[in-house]
Amino acid sequence: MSTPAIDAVDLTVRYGEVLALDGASLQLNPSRICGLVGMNGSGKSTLFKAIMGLLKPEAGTVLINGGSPAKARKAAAIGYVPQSEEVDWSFPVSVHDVVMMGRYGHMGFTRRPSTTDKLAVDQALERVELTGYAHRQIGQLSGGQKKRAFVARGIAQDATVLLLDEPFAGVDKRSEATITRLLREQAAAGAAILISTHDLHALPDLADEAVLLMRKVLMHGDPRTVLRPENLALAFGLDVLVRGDAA
Ligand SMILES: Nc1ncnc2c1ncn2[C@@H]1O[C@H](COP(=O)(O)OP(=O)(O)OP(=O)(O)O)[C@@H](O)[C@H]1O
Repeated sequence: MSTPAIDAVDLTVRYGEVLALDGASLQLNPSRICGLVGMNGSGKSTLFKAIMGLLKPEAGTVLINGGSPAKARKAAAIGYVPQSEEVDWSFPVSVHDVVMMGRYGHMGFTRRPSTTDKLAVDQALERVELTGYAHRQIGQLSGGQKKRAFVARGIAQDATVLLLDEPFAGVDKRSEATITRLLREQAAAGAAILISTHDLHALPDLADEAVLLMRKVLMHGDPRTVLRPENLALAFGLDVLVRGDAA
């Protein structure tokens, strides 16, 4: 058996009185795309933060490629595409700067980009079709372009684990198709990719496996099985059967 890229075991996370994760376990192997599905407040973002080692769980362990999340972050092995609400879009950085941030872990203390760093950024911008927007301030892009810029950061970083928190929210069809194609290419090159999404219809085409989260992992398997109405009802209640999509 190969070492899982993500190996999270029995994670419990509390914010004061709020129990956000209650013994959640998730393993994901290299070259796999996994969709993370759960209602608002089910703990998806918390799980991402625990996997990245940005919050310390009350109980449980996380290994990334067999080592600690801190070690993986130091080695620039974890790429993260945050929810739009988590980003300060007024920050005075260009699209090029944002993508270059993906290379910081590969640079020395001086943070002076090498020819390799510059090439990686140019190639990533080209792959997300944002070359012509490289010098725009990041906030001056459309919703879909902003997401593509952050996906480019993960690509430039050459991360072996990519975490994307709702990358398709507020995104146009073209950006969605571009991002989906790029994620498939990154997975084919060996990356393990975990994507939280409310777009259940697109999931079977996007992901190799799916996880239903409700503070703990209720189910993990083939997306078509996990997304069966009777299983979704476990995570979302009966509403989802009527509306056909997740809130
Ligand atoms: N910093 C915080 N302080 C207190 N409670 C928090 C904090 N962050 C999250 N929570 C609570 O923890 C629970 C899980 O939140 P989390 O953001 O992980 O859910 P989510 O599944 O990502 O939700 P959404 O789909 O709305 O993004 C929620 O009840 C939320 O209100």
